[in-house]
Formats: sequence, C-alpha cells, structure tokens
Amino acid sequence: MSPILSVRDLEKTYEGGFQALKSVSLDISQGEVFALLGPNGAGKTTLISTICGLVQPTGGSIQVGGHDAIREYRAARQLIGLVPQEMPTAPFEIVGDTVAMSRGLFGLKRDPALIERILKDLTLWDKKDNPIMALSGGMKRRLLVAKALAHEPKILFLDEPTAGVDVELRHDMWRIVGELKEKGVTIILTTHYIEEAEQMAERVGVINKGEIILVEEKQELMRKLGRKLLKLSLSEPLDAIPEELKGYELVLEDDGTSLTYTYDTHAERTGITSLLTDLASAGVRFQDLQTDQSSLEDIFVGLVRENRDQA
Ligand SMILES: Nc1ncnc2c1ncn2[C@@H]1O[C@H](COP(=O)(O)OP(=O)(O)OP(=O)(O)O)[C@@H](O)[C@H]1O
Repeated sequence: MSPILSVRDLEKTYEGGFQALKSVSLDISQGEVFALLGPNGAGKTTLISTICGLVQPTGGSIQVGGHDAIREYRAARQLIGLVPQEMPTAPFEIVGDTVAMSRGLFGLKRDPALIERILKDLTLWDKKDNPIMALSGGMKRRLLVAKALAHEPKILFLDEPTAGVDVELRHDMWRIVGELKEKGVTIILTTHYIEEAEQMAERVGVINKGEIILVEEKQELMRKLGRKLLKLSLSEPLDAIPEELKGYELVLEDDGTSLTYTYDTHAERTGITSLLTDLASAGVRFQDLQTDQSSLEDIFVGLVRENRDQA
C-alpha cells in the first residue's frame, strides 16, 4: 500500500541560517500511530509545521494522500488536522462556535451533529456555550483536539499532546488517540517521553538536531531498549568460550580477559543466575562485573543529556 504521507529529503533552513531539518525522509502508512521522539529543539515542531504548510521548506518534497503539499496545498491540507502545543484562539470565542468555525475554514458544509459528537467524545459538550477563557487548562487541550477534528481529517498531528498535563488528562489523551486509531485516522505525535511513545505508537522515529537517526517498530525498539550487557572481567584469560557455555552467546573480548553477556531486562528470566552457576562449574572465575545499557538506550540518554547540557 502506498504511504498516506511521504516526506523526501526535506530541508528547512530558517532565515538567519539555522538548519532545523537536514534531509529528512519518512513514510507513514494509513492508519498507523507514529511517534516522533526527540529532545527539545530537535526539529519535531519544524517537521510537523512544514508538513502542515505553516513553515515553507527550503528543500525536498512532501506528498499527503498523493497531493504535493506545496503545489496542491489546499487538497493536502484538507486531509490534515493539527493539534498545536498551545491555544492560539481568542479567549472570548464560544467553545461550540470555535469548533464549528474550524470546519468552516475548510469550506465544508455545517454539520451540527458531527460537532456535537466531537464535543461529546472530548467531554466538552456541557461547555459548548462557555467562552474559551472559562475552560481549565486540560479542557483547552481537549478543545484543541476538537478543533483539529472538525473537518474530519485523515491524518492527525499532535504536537506534544501531554506536555505539562496531569496524569488524568494524559490517560485521556491516550484513550482519545486509541479511539481515533480505531476509526482509521492516521496519527503522528511528537513527544519527549519514551514511555509515551511506548503507550501510544506502533512505530517510533527518533529525531535529533534535524536528522531522523532511527525509525523502528515499537516492539523492536522496546526489545532493544530492554537489552543490557553484563561484562565479566576474568581472573585468568580464556582462549575460547568453554563448550558448556555456548548456549549463552557470550562474547570473548579484550584478549580473552572479559566475557560479555546480553540479556533482556523485560524477560521473565534474565539468565544471569544460571550463567553464574554454569561459569562456576566450567571453572571460569571472574574478579569483577559490570552492567551496561544497550546501545539504543545509550543513544537516547545521550541525546537528552546533550540537550540538557546545551540548555
Ligand atoms: N522561526 C525560527 N527561526 C529560527 N530558528 C528557529 C525558528 N523556529 C525554530 N527554530 C529553531 O529550530 C530548532 C528546532 O526547533 P523545533 O521547535 O522544531 O524543535 P522541537 O523538536 O519541536 O523542540 P520542542 O520539543 O522544544 O518543541 C531549534 O533550535 C529552534 O531554535
């Protein structure tokens, strides 16, 4: 099946020369939930804004549902709903009106029944006659989702949907995403949190400094994130791994002075206890041991640390 969204070699250099996107390529299938994970300033908002036509790219191309996002802007934009990080609307606007107006902006016929359903789904129906300023922060977040859905988009972008929200609203957002997915809406969300990507997404892309450095199926990513290394410094160097330890897929390193075992922290059994017993019966002694995170976790922790250091 051809992707509903296809981004090719996308570049964005802001006025002043800062390159926020460096040749980003990405394909998203219809109906999938994709999380774009990355630290502050990685380029997540720039990427979304460029796809939604709010920011002009300086290179590359974007196809949305087969439409070129620049040459066929209106057709492409019609398919997209965008939930921004913050409420850009006027505080005096009435909740029900502002959602209906969002639909009108796309030149679509009024559909009060649809607006009612959207407001009810987002538990905003009893606030429909209130001005936006009378809503709590959490309700404003829900209203942003309602406005983005009013023209029945096929692709919904959620920019940091749970940044700064309480636990209850975070779970609500996860539920809303699940329900939209059931209806066949393609969802792309940005987040800082591995946990959030794990909860919601089927596929995860990691972006850093304007480059997508990894795209993985969530299951595969979590498997890698869950991997750890156990490194044993041996008392006496080994020429080879003893036959009875072959099942552990150990790696002999550092001129035979260290053995490394990879295990899965999510597994019911890590295999460490039996490894240590089998090492003893094979007569392999060690003087020290240390554990290490898997390389993927290193990447992400490294990204976040780098970002914090720069802040
Ligand atoms: N209008 C602009 N002019 C110049 N530089 C900009 C502009 N908008 C964003 N940038 C820069 O581009 C980089 C990427 O910003 P962007 O907002 O896309 O990151 P992000 O991953 O969404 O971060 P956050 O998680 O903080 O929202 C940042 O270094 C930012 O300062």
